[in-house]
Amino acid sequence: MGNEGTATSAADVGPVVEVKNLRFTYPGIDGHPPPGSAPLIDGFSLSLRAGDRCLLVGTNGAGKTTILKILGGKHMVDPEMVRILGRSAFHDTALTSSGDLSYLGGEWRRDVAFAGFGVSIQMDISAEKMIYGVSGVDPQRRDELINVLDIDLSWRMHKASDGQRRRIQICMGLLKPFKVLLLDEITVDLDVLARANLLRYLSKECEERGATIIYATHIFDGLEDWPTHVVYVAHGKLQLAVPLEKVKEMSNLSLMRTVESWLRKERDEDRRRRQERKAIGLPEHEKQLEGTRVTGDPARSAVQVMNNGWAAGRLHSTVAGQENFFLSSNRVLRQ
Ligand SMILES: Nc1ncnc2c1ncn2[C@@H]1O[C@H](COP(=O)(O)OP(=O)(O)OP(=O)(O)O)[C@@H](O)[C@H]1O
Repeated sequence: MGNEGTATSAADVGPVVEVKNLRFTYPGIDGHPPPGSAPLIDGFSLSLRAGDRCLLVGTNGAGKTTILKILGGKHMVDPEMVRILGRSAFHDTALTSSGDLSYLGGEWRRDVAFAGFGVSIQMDISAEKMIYGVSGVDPQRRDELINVLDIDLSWRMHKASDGQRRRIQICMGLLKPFKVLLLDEITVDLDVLARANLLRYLSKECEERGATIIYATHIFDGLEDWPTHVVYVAHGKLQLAVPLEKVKEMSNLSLMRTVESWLRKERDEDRRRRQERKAIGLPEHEKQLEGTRVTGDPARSAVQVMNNGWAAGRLHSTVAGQENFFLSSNRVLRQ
């Protein structure tokens, strides 16, 4: 990640994931961001190299899923803002069709891409048929995944438990040897053993094949030494992007407790800000417009309507130690 050093055994061929000043607003019903809407993601920059395992943390609604979906090419942004393997995630559809870029999360919770169709995960079909239905797969890789996820090929999707179904989905999502994997909390239903085995397998993928993974989760069980980097996002803005060793230098607490302390600090700052707004007669919360945060004078910001995703100012996030940072008023973590 950046020049901070990475735990990769792969040849260093520059950034695999490069996000530069990402700015994004969800479109309204007319396909454009509502007039006066403030970007949901703003000034977000990130650079990851082959072998990096990045843990993406933040409160509910911070923007993690939105960021992962943008990186997965599911929302259009300016091609220069998001480069995956040097290509535009949204515009270069071969990135995902080849399996080089894989996104597991979101809608994927309800169905799974199967032979080119979205197949309901509840239909009467065997695990074997689902998994073997994916063509062009290395049989050895398939066997290893079936083993890692401890899948019984005779399971039938409509009768399987949530966790069993999830294992089949994860297996299918990992069959192609991805170069970049975006995981949006997919382990919720997994038992402790399945989750531990999966995390170990994913580490191996990064160490041996130089794959790059970004994983958004609220579950810290088994994650203490899993990531090589930690990225903290709040209100759509990057707060912190550092190697795990730096996080450990910053705090003696466990990873979960450290992240908890960041989120607590953020919440306290939010509360203080709301009280300040209330004290001067403003509504506690900024006005919402069709799911998009609205700030400032709508008439003035209307010029941004046709400019969805255009670059904002550069964000600098440098953190040397927990005692040295604070959440500034524009929520950028500074030294
Ligand atoms: N399709 C959409 N249209 C408009 N706003 C949306 C849409 N999807 C999400 N949002 C808003 O974007 C913000 C960020 O949502 P997002 O799902 O990215 O957060 P998150 O960090 O993944 O949260 P969680 O931890 O709860 O999964 C939220 O305020 C949400 O209401």
